[in-house]
Amino acid sequence: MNVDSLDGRLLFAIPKKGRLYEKCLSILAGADIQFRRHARLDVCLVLNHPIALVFLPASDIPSFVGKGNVDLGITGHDVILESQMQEHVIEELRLGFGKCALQVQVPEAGSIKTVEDLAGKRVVTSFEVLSGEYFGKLDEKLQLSGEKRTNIEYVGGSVEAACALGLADGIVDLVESGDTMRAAGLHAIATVLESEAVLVKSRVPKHEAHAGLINRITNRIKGVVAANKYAICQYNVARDRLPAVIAITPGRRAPTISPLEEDGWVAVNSMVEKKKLAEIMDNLVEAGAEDILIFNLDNCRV
Ligand SMILES: Nc1ncnc2c1ncn2[C@@H]1O[C@H](COP(=O)(O)OP(=O)(O)OP(=O)(O)O)[C@@H](O)[C@H]1O
Ligand SMILES: O=P(O)(O)OC[C@H]1O[C@H](OP(=O)(O)OP(=O)(O)O)[C@H](O)[C@@H]1O
Repeated sequence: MNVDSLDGRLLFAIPKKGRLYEKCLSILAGADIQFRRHARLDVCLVLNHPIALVFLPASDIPSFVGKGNVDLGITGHDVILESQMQEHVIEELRLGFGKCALQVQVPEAGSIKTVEDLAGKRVVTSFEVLSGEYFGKLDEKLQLSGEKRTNIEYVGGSVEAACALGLADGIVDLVESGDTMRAAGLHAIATVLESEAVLVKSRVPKHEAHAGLINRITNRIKGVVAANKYAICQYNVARDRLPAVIAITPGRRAPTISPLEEDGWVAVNSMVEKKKLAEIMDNLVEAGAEDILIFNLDNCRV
């Protein structure tokens, strides 16, 4: 591809692999950003917008966006803080995936039970900035100085193996299900940070002309994220039960209520959060709702 063909295009950075990659592809599809990625090429032109996608390691995206080399990006909140780019990027939208926590972990069977026990010992991590800040404060609180301070060592991957290999007394690593941590015989004793994937834009955009397109793409992605988060709940209920059921499904603005052919009955349509669905359905049944149906959204603008 000719580099000139990027001229005037909005550059949008997407993680090239790893945990966020697949979800990013489905966000792009939901926002109707069409592209064909040729094997091994990390830059590709979008077919139906003046945009080029740049596939980069998730951890490099904050500084590319922060320095204005690319206009928009998707990455983890954790790596924005780790690369100290929070002052240079605007976290425009939480994306509802890539949820995980950066946690301090130690061997389950060992003698270290708290972060205070671990302070002053050896900690291995891929998040040396965040871990350094965390243990720096703890060292200060415990008045550990000089040689006595916690020794933070960087490794690029397989952090969970460090304790078993005798390299560390504890680690700081991401946890989602906890499977990796448990398989390594570790358990968490503190949380440094909660994270999820975010859409970021530069605080100092390179081309003002892109502002409109950035807004349009942001709104489309907002719609896709909302469609993943909400479902439509529809049910029938006797009119005199309406106050009770509306309290359960108030909707985002208000529920839609339509008359049924049967006297004294109405149909209710309301947006509900997917993660609360089971509880909402239980409560609706108790309040007298019948024929409860749940519909997934393909897309929406709210
Ligand atoms: N287990 C997880 N569950 C959810 N999100 C995660 C998990 N691990 C990492 N993430 C998120 O995804 C981002 C990228 O992590 P990932 O491990 O996929 O990156 P990578 O190191 O670039 O990829 P790879 O591990 O394939 O080399 C992290 O910064 C974090 O925000
Ligand atoms: O709590 P869990 O659900 O087990 O997830 C946690 C694991 O996920 C991440 O690594 P990933 O599997 O993405 O691979 P990596 O070690 O190559 O980064 C993270 O570094 C942990 O090792």
